[in-house]
Amino acid sequence: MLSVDQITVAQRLDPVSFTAAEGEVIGIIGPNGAGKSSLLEVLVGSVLPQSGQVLWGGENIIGARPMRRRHLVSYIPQQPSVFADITVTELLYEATVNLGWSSVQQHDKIAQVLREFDLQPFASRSILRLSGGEQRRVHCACSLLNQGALVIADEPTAGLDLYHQLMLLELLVKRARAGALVMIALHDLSHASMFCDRLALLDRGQFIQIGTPNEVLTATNLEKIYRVQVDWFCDERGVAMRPHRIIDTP
Ligand SMILES: Nc1ncnc2c1ncn2[C@@H]1O[C@H](COP(=O)(O)OP(=O)(O)OP(=O)(O)O)[C@@H](O)[C@H]1O
Repeated sequence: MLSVDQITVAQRLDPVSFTAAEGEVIGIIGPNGAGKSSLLEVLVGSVLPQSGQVLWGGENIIGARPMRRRHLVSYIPQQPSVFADITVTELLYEATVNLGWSSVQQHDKIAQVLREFDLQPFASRSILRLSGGEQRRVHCACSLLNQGALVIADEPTAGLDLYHQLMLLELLVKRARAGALVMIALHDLSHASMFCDRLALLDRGQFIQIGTPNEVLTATNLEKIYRVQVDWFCDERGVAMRPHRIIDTP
């Protein structure tokens, strides 16, 4: 169980509190500057809150040692790190350092993520000779390799084509169903409604609401917070939305 209790970050996040359980996929949504990354950065320990605590299974993880975090949290940041001129496989090996795995485990897990992220054709290629979306997939593969029980993904689908967006989101849901707690910041509200069990809506550093997609993606919230009106289309193939910008009249 994750318990976020009265977390504040100066000028970025007003007191935020919620709980979430293993097995859930929580979408963090809200407009630009709402505080989504700030919240996720507190959870992964890269931003220290002014007040509040974050308990994971009763342990306050704000002060957790880097190695403890490395085992506990899988983190896909919004800005991918800059890569050196090494191959995809070498980079994946680097991501397993200090995880305490045997060489057989390393080999098996790397083979698994190469398959999961459609990266086999690039395994021996320098990361610098991949497209932006291919690099993003490598980055996601590295981030998820440690199989953390808490998975934090900040706009992980940015830059991916539609096939690989769905592939990644399905993989994150699979991680949740296998027992992880998955928290994903998303701008695509159709994806948020399709893949997330609950959505946490933020606006200007304030926590507006947490609930099921139906409870949160109301016409009122979309108009007030996102300044859009949305037509929803739902059938057996999935969910799609057609948004219209609300034009302010002078
Ligand atoms: N390093 C920082 N120092 C101070 N303020 C910051 C910093 N990073 C972001 N902010 C501010 O904090 C607020 C929340 O930013 P944050 O990046 O959390 O928003 P977000 O919801 O992730 O936005 P986006 O959808 O644009 O990625 C914004 O007003 C932003 O300008």
